[in-house]
Amino acid sequence: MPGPAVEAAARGGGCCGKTAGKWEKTYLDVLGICCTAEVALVERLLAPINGVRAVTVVVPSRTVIVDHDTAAVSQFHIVKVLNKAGLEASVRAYGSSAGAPGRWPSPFIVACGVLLAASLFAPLLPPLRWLAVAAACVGSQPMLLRAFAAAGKLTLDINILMLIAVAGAVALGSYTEAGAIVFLFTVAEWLETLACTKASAGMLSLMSSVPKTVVLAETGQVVGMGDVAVGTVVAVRAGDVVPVDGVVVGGQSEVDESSLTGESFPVPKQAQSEVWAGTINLDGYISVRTTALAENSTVAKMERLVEEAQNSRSRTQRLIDSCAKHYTPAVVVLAAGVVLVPVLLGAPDLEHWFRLSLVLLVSACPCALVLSTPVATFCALLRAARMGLLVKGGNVLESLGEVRVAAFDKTGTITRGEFSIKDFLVVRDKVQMSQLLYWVSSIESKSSHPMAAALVEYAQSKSIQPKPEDVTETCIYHGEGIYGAINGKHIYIGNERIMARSSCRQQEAGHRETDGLKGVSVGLVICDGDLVGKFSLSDTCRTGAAEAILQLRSMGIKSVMLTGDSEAAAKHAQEQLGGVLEELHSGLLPEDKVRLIRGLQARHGATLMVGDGMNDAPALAAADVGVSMGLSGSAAAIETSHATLMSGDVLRVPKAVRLGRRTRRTIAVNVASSVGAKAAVLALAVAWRPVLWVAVLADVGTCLLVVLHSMLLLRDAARARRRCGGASKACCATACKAPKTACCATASKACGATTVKPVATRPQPAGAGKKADRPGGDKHGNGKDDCHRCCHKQSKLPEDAVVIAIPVRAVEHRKDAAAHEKAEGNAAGGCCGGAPASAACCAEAHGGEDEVCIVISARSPCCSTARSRSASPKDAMCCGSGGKDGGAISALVC
Ligand SMILES: Nc1ncnc2c1ncn2[C@@H]1O[C@H](COP(=O)(O)OP(=O)(O)OP(=O)(O)O)[C@@H](O)[C@H]1O
Ligand SMILES: [Zn+2]
Repeated sequence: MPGPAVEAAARGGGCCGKTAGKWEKTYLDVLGICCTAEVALVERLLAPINGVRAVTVVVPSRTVIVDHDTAAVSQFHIVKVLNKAGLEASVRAYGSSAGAPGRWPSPFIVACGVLLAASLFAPLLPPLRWLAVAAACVGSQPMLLRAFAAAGKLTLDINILMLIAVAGAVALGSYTEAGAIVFLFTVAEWLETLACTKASAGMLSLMSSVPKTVVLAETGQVVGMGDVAVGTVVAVRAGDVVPVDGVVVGGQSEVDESSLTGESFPVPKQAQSEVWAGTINLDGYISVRTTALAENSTVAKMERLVEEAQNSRSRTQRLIDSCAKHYTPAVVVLAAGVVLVPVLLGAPDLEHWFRLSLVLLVSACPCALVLSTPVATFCALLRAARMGLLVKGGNVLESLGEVRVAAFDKTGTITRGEFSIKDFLVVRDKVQMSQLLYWVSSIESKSSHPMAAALVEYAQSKSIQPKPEDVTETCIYHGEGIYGAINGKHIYIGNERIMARSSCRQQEAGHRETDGLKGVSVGLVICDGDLVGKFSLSDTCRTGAAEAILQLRSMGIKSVMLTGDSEAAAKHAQEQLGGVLEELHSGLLPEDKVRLIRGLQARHGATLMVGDGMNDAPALAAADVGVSMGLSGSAAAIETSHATLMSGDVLRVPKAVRLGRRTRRTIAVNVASSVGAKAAVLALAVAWRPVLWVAVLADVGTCLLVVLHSMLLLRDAARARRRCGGASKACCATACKAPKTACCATASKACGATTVKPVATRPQPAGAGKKADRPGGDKHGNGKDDCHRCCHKQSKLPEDAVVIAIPVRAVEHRKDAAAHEKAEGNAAGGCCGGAPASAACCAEAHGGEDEVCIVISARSPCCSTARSRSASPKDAMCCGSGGKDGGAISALVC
């Protein structure tokens, strides 16, 4: 995370209000944090400082977040306090990865290892055994500092326990063992830090760094993020990160929203499109009117959520923490007893008891056990976030793994929520069509319901401009429709329920009135108690929906539909899905949805609810796991849900459940192995002989194992991403074989190529439909379409195709190609349509040079010709879309 605190510090830099006191959050990388013992230490060190309001310690990422008054206490003071205790703290630099601990072990560890190795030759030269003591002394330097600090704060931590063990070993004359303990402990700690750093580096890359300054569109002036008010128009050049949430007011471009949605294909933006801070403007200049302050941007909210998620402890974690609290003191008391009792009784083999006591002491640190849950949760949250699922806490992940039944809302979840009007009729010529459209569109402009958008668009297509300013009164009836007063008329628009509300005179006859309409969802318009219009709409299912439900079924999870829409619409959707849903419930009010969720919970157990609308918010809250859909889903749904899917890809629902299950398994294995290791060491010590270094190895070894095992959750994600989740296989297969040349952002990123290359598509023509830019929009919700976006000719691309980008000037027929491009009115974009200047693919595009992308495939005969360099125009396809002909080959290369 680029640390909002750092951002805040940057903002603070320009203002002089510092003396007035300003609360800021500072992110610190504290490498000395090993387990809960250090958490207490850090809190005891920082909490008493004047000006510190809150201290949060995130163990897995070794991060300390300090909320402090910059006037009363500086970042540097905080760092100093922590470093005095040997905690190796540093302020997280903007955009840097969490506390780079250095790839190499510290000189202390190296010296310790060398000395210890030399001491192993003691049988040949007895004085060499002293080198082992030297090794222990050198290696324990960093531990000493921390142990002192902990002792000063009356905290018993692992460093103290280890030092006692070392001293005990020296006292017993087992010098090599003393050296070995120190060496094992420090090496394991270093490895653990390396692992954790890797995990938290992922956290940082998750939130792409939002710029600290913006360029004002009008004046070109550069101002700090903090000074940007809502409504300011800022300039975003090609290749820049969008600095604010806002609406495009000028220009057009394609934006990579992968930092928010996890889907790395560009989304076309034109006037009126929404853009979000942290996304990358791939090509073209756009001006954006801000709709939120920097601290309220979606990415900032995401950061806060992830931060909170790390802090919110899951049930398992709370249980373990409360056990651990009693475990350490109990074992320490036991260890003391094991020494004292034999001494008092005058037992013969005192050394044995002393050793046993030391083994017990070393085992007193419940490190691995305490780490077993948070590290796994951390990695799982990170993986979830990378796939565009924002989970609000570890317990949500655990609940996800327990889900037995999934309830889906229809509109906007199973279907795209993008209605098209099938019929729009005036009833018995009571009013003029233009009048009706004017009323309906003006009133619907006030609603965020998906049907409203379709109605407004329909009116516009009939050259009727909605005038929301003419609407004097509105009221939204969830599950029914909308009421509005316009030009003195009282108008109700909605389903049959609204008829009753409007005391419509044709109530009885109403049913017949709606017959004969083509669409599946029927709407009525009632003016002053008289049915004046009716319309029908239809919506299509998201492409991944059926597959998602089938996947859930294969996992033993039943899927049901809960919709506010009509029975006909519910059945229509079920038909489109091939009948995969097990239950359909239609015509529901928000409270009905809650009742049904409660019923499902009672009948089947843990229930998952996926929804998007305001009408789903109560049901989302009532479910064990409520997942809201999409960035542009209703704010209420996002607020009340337990997790938010940042894109419209429903296939991520089963993925999320799988992740939840894996997290639970990982935690179970972690707990079992950490408890098992301790038990084995103690059993070995009691039954056979107490060996100190084995106890230390078991302690630090299981810690390391727990961390590495948890990180498998991340690694699989990486592998899955390389495979592009299977969803866009064809497209990625294309690119993965040639990561260096792939002309496709999706592919080059997913394949781990170093440069993100633009997708070879052209920005959509203006007015191509507002919905297309929704992250969950129709074109982007599913694998097939991903590919479609990725390479326009995907469907014609053979699986093994290789995409090569060549500047046109290197191509013989450059002029033809350029002329072709120009003819299509895309002089700047070149073949690659909208490529950022920075990207290799269209490096030349902005220099006025065009570029073409060639697709070569071994399988298709023409492509093998292409390989032999005697390709005819047919053999190679340009990735650029052909504008008007929607994805046709726009430039051909010989
Ligand atoms: N703004 C509106 N304009 C016209 N009809 C509306 C409007 N809002 C709601 N309705 C009517 O009320 C019905 C129920 O709406 P509601 O928002 O509860 O569910 P939905 O969004 O259609 O479906 P789902 O519950 O699957 O999301 C809609 O099907 C529609 O007929
Ligand atoms: Zn520990």
